[in-house]
Amino acid sequence: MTTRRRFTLTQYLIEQRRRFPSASGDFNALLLDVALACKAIARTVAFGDLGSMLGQPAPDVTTSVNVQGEEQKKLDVISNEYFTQMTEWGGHLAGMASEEMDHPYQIPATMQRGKYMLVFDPLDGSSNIDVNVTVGSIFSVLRAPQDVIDSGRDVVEADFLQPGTEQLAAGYALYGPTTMLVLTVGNGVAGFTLDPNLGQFMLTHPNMQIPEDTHEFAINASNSRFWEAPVKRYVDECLAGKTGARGKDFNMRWIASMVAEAHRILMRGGIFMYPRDTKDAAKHGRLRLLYEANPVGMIIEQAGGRASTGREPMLTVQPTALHQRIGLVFGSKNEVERIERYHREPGAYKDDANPLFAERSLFRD
Ligand SMILES: O=P(O)(O)OC[C@H]1O[C@](O)(COP(=O)(O)O)[C@@H](O)[C@@H]1O
Ligand SMILES: [Mg+2]
Ligand SMILES: [Mg+2]
Repeated sequence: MTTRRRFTLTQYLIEQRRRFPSASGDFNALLLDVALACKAIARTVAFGDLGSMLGQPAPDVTTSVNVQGEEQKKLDVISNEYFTQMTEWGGHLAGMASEEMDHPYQIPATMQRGKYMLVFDPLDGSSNIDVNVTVGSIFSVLRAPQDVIDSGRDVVEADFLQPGTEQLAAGYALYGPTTMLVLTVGNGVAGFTLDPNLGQFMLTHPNMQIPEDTHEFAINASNSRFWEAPVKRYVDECLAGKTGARGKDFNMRWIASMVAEAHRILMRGGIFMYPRDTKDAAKHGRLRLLYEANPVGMIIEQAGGRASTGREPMLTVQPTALHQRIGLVFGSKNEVERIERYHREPGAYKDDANPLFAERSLFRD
């Protein structure tokens, strides 16, 4: 009997490092620390309410409100702690930033500081915890500015304001029926499944690729009255199906965990939209640029898909704030390019005042 050779995450990272013979190993060590944090979160998530019976905190209890005015579940806070505690000690990081922390996190002075910065959403889709639906963690690795590396000074917000093109690695963990880690170090995308017996992430999805075309879209349709005309046009055409401009039927999905939607799209194609809208004039979208849109954007593009604001490629956006929100469209390349085209020609399908739209829109006010 022959056993099929399986790579662990560690072996995959060693293999990737061969491309950089002078690499110190810090980068790989950091990613393994992140993977350890994800395993710890996966275990806490899997215990669910049983955890509290066994003396652990109940994951669905709301504790406080974060900098963005959103309620923090206990599991948001616990996951944030797993990330900081399991990555701060290794000497690889100059600092961190997270959805759940108002300001950059400083590596304690008693610990060695390194050359990378970790940015993360410790638990994405946390409103789904109470209903036992897939959640995940999203992370991005940046290089610290040279003066931070040289001086070992505290990191400040401005150090993190790097466009997505500067990301050295990005990934997400998925806490669903199986626990998975999906990772790019800038050389394609690989997916690993957690073997609970070994406690190891095993390479199960090498070289993930997104089909260029799709008939599946994901958007929170309850926001339709706030959408801009190009998005209304796109969704309306999808809904019109075979009888409309697209000449084919579409299917719709909405999990309310962006990380789970990203995974579905990586596995079988599709398009996800949380576009800029007019719901709240103070917010240019729902999702966060540095720890949601950019890492997912890098993964999607490394898998042959496309990520965009609708107006410009996501990864070229110059961030202006740590917790900046942005309109996000990603997925199968041809569909994202179509939406970008609709943004360039808004006059072709104005808004609700446009008689054509008003007649055909299923989401009309
Ligand atoms: O369905 P809604 O309420 O529009 O929002 C869902 C979106 O909010 C998010 O859950 C935001 O992430 P957090 O749980 O990290 O705040 C996304 O994953 C998801 O796409
Ligand atoms: Mg999130
Ligand atoms: Mg979150």
